[in-house]
Amino acid sequence: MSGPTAAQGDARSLDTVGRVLADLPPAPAVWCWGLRKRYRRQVAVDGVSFTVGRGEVVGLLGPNGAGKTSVIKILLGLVRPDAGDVSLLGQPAGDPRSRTRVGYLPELFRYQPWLTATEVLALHVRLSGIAVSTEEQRECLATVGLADRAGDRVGGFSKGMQQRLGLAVALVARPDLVVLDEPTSALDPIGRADVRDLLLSLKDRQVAVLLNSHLIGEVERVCDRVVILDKGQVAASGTLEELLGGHELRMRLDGVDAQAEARLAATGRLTRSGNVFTIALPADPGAATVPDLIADLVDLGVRVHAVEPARTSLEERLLAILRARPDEERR
Ligand SMILES: Nc1ncnc2c1ncn2[C@@H]1O[C@H](COP(=O)(O)OP(=O)(O)OP(=O)(O)O)[C@@H](O)[C@H]1O
Repeated sequence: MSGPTAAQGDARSLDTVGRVLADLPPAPAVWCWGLRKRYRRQVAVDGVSFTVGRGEVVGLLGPNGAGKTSVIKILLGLVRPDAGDVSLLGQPAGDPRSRTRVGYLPELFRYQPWLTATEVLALHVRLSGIAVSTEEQRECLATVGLADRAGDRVGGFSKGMQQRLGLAVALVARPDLVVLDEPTSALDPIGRADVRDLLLSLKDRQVAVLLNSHLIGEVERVCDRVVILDKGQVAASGTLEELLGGHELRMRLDGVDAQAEARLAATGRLTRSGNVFTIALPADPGAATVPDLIADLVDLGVRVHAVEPARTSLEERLLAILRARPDEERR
């Protein structure tokens, strides 16, 4: 019996390569490495590298002028970096194949004032080249709270309403990655809460999000991971758990004698301020740790007035990271 011909062998190996590639996890939504950008004498981005996984929500934080918008513009192919590489959804930045799958809300948004909200959205659907039914477009306007103003000209919109329209533009073509540069800067508290819900629904649908926001509480509530930029560099990055550390337990107690204090200290690192005792809980405290502790304290005659979970806020951590950076690391 004769073996496979060379052509059959080649076809089989191509088949195997195809299967191996199909089994590989998809490329990250954002991958960037060694990004640098200088505007005349001003270094805006100084060696920035990070990734956003598929379906991951990543917050980009940092003080004014840290380089957040510059990084976003480089990622989207709107600014040419002096050095570094970018790939979006597995394609080089600026490649039309990835652009159609990316939604973007710029920091400074302005839409054609003579068009209605419906017309602006339809225009962006046409530009995206993705088929989105009129019904879906209408739903998208409703999602951002503009159902009642769909037929009104954008020229008469408030800033917050224009920002809502910008969100609709970013979301309408069913993107796999959404980049939002300060999406709530013009929104009232209800609008901010709406955006928070919107981000959570994107997360449920496995849409990756890169979110630049000064509203740290917002970032803390919705983001899986955070990248902190300072003076054009990544000052810190990680999951909230990694950046904020473990959980703490704060208790207001009376009648704590030496024995009770030893019991408290046996649970985790103990600090005391008057009658407020704070314990840094171990990384993975068992479900019984806190109830057992309280039961033992009561047995020891301690009066327990309050027990509440506590954790360093992202805002406190961000300030600590930025203040701890030595000047030589800052350009
Ligand atoms: N087109 C430009 N020409 C000159 N300098 C620029 C330009 N764009 C940004 N810069 C400078 O680059 C640095 C980073 O700016 P960038 O807008 O990226 O910061 P940011 O972190 O987004 O700030 P903010 O939080 O205030 O929006 C700043 O010093 C800024 O002045």
